[in-house]
Amino acid sequence: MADPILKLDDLSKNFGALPVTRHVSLEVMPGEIHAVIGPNGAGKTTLINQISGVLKPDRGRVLFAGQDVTRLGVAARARLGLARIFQISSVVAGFSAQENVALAAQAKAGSSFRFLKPARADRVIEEKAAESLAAVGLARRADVAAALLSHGEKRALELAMALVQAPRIVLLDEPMAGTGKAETERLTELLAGLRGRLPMLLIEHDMATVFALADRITVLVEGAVAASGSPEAIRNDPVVRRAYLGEDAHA
Ligand SMILES: Nc1ncnc2c1ncn2[C@@H]1O[C@H](COP(=O)(O)OP(=O)(O)OP(=O)(O)O)[C@@H](O)[C@H]1O
Repeated sequence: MADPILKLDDLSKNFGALPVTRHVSLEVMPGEIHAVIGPNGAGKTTLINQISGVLKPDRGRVLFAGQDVTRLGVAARARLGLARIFQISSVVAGFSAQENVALAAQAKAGSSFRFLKPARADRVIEEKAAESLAAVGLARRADVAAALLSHGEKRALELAMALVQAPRIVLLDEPMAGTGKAETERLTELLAGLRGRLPMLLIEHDMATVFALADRITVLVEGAVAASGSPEAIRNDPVVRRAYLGEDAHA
């Protein structure tokens, strides 16, 4: 069996006397979409902050592609290919969609194009940006200023900005927050189209999205893993239904 791309090993974190992450262990396999769900205050954001490097755990380890990254900061983890999107937008409103993606490509490329002539390097970046925009269905909106894109299109743009940097995993922090029904469906389809190619760790309150996308679901309750398994197993888990989905849940 393949090695996990991301592995959390006995992660624990307290805020003062309050334990917010309790001995959390989970794995994301290559190509897998792994959703983490749980009621408000369950510790999902705190967990994702420890994965991206914003917060350091009190104990336990974060392993990324086999490497212990527990002590690395956000930038170092991002350089290794750990991308986090949707919580903090890095879109420049006055730039076109294409320019935003080109900027992201350039940031990632850094000095790696230094052997190319500048004009050639620019062309490579423009090509990569156009490919990423096409991958999220924004090819025809390439020249539109980001400020003029719809909310859903902005989300797609942020995804394109992540994709152009060729991440090895994407952490999706409530991608559907603030999006309408039609946009949620379109974004869900977009993410489903990446299934198998790009592993994702998804935190999301919208259960329709979670059950449409996830290969595996981990349920956090009061900072601890209450259950983990296939969507089918989670849907039918009596403990989960009581603690989180609600007995009458039809998700
Ligand atoms: N910086 C902080 N200092 C102290 N307590 C915090 C801090 N951040 C979060 N908490 C507490 O930690 C617990 C977990 O919060 P967290 O935001 O991780 O939960 P969540 O599952 O993401 O919630 P939601 O679904 O509402 O976004 C909550 O009780 C919250 O009040």
